[in-house]
Amino acid sequence: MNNSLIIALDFANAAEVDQFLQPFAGKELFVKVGMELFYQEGPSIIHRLKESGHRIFLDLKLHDIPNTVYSAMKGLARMNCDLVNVHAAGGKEMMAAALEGLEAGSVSGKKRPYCIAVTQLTSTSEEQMRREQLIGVSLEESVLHYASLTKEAGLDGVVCSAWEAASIREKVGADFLTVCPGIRLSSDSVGDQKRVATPEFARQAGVSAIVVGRSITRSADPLKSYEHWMEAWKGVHQ
Ligand SMILES: O=c1ccn([C@@H]2O[C@H](COP(=O)(O)O)[C@@H](O)[C@H]2O)c(=O)[nH]1
Repeated sequence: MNNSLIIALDFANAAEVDQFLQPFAGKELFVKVGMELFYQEGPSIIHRLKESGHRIFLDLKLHDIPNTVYSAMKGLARMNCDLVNVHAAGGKEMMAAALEGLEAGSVSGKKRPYCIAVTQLTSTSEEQMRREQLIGVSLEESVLHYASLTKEAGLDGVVCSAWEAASIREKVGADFLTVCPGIRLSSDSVGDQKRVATPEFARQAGVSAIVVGRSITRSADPLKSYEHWMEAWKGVHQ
C-alpha cells in the first residue's frame, strides 16, 4: 500500500476503461474505481480488473446508518478489493460497523481489504467548510479530528489532502494510512480541486499513496504521462 500511485479510472463505462488500459498491457497497476464507473458496470468491472492483475481501490465513500453500511460492506468484501472507504462524517459507530461488515464478508483465508475514511474532500476549502458545514475550527483541525475518530473506530487510515498528512501521522501514528487525491503537476490545471499539492510535496509530507486522475487519464499519451508521474512520485523512494 505504501508509496503507491493509484490511477483514478473515472470513466463512463468498461469500453472506455479498456481503451485507456490498452497501452498499459502487461503492467500491474493500482487503480481506483469510483461511483461513475461502478454505478454503470457493477461488480463485473472489478472482476475484470482483478483478472488483469491490477490492485483495486473501490472508492464508493459509504455514508449511511451503521446497519446499512455494515450490510453494504459485507457485500463489497466479497469482491476482494484491496482498499475500500467510507465518510468519517458518518461517525465512529458507522465506521466500526463498516469494518465489522468487511470482516464478516471477507473471502475466507484472505486478509480483509484496507478500510479508510474520507475526512474533508480535497474539493473543499476552509472558507466553504466554515460557511456550508458550519464548522468553526480550521480545516486542518477538522481533518485531524476526523482522523482521530477514524483511528478510534479501528480503521486503517484516511483520505486527506497532502497538506494534512504530516500532522495526521504525528497525531495518529506513522502506520496510519494517508491516501491523498488532489495531486497536480505544477503545469496541470487544478479544476474542481481546492487543496492541491505536487507529487514532490506529497512525498516529502510522508503521504502513503497518491491518487491521480485527469492528469493521466485525460493526457494525450497516458502511458508516457504515467511514467512521468511515477518518476516524480517514486524517484526518491528507490
Ligand atoms: O477527497 C477526495 C476524495 C476522493 N477524490 C477522488 O480522487 C480522484 C481525483 O481525480 P483528479 O482527476 O486527479 O482530480 C477522483 O476520482 C475523486 O473522486 C478526490 O478527488 N478527493
